[in-house]
Amino acid sequence: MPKLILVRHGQSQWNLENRFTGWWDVDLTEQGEAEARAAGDLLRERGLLPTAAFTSLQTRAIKTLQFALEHCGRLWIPETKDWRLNERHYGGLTGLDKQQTRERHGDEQVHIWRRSFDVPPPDMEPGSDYDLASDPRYAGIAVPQTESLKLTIERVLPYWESAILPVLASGETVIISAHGNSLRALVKHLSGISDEDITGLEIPTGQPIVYEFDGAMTPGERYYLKDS
Ligand SMILES: O=C(O)[C@@H](CO)OP(=O)(O)O
Repeated sequence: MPKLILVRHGQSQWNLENRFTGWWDVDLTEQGEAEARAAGDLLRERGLLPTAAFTSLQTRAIKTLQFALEHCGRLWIPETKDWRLNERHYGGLTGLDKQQTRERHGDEQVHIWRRSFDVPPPDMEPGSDYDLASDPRYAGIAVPQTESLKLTIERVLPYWESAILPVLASGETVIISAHGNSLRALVKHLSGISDEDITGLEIPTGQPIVYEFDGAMTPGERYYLKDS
């Protein structure tokens, strides 16, 4: 039966610094690299070996995928990168310190921006330090000015349906290396989580999550590979 592995990238420099990141392209920390290698070791130990890979256009997810594949002996498998697996765009909060933003706007407002289903953070000002509109990797793509989880779902799910699901349905073992909120979008869909309950779902870095699909491509319960 087809199996899907989801991995959130290992700790990034801005996870460590507690800054809103979104589409900004920060690298993994040494701890993040170690988490990615450990994810690959776990895949190898459990004999869950990916045959096709998908990731975002962001360094932290791409490098996590590479470290994990290297550690399970699968660097050679086909790998597709797409912006639709990027982290949700953090708009005008990008680059700000999360704690300072709480002190300025209050815990409740920051929680709404971070975890509500459909309230996006304020827009990013065009031409601001973190504006990626002229980044060559996004040529031809309308880079958002901000995204809620709902808006993130609106680009993750069509990509899931059109690009990833057919590969999975053909019998491949698929690994997706992505981000906290692009993976929350996918898990919400696959596990049928309500708009209310999704606010409570956190996805840890570097911990492979597995779904096994039946013949009708209905996913079973998700589980953490370390617990299996
Ligand atoms: O900063 C971000 O882009 C994300 C993921 O690290 O943070 P949050 O936990 O607020 O979704």
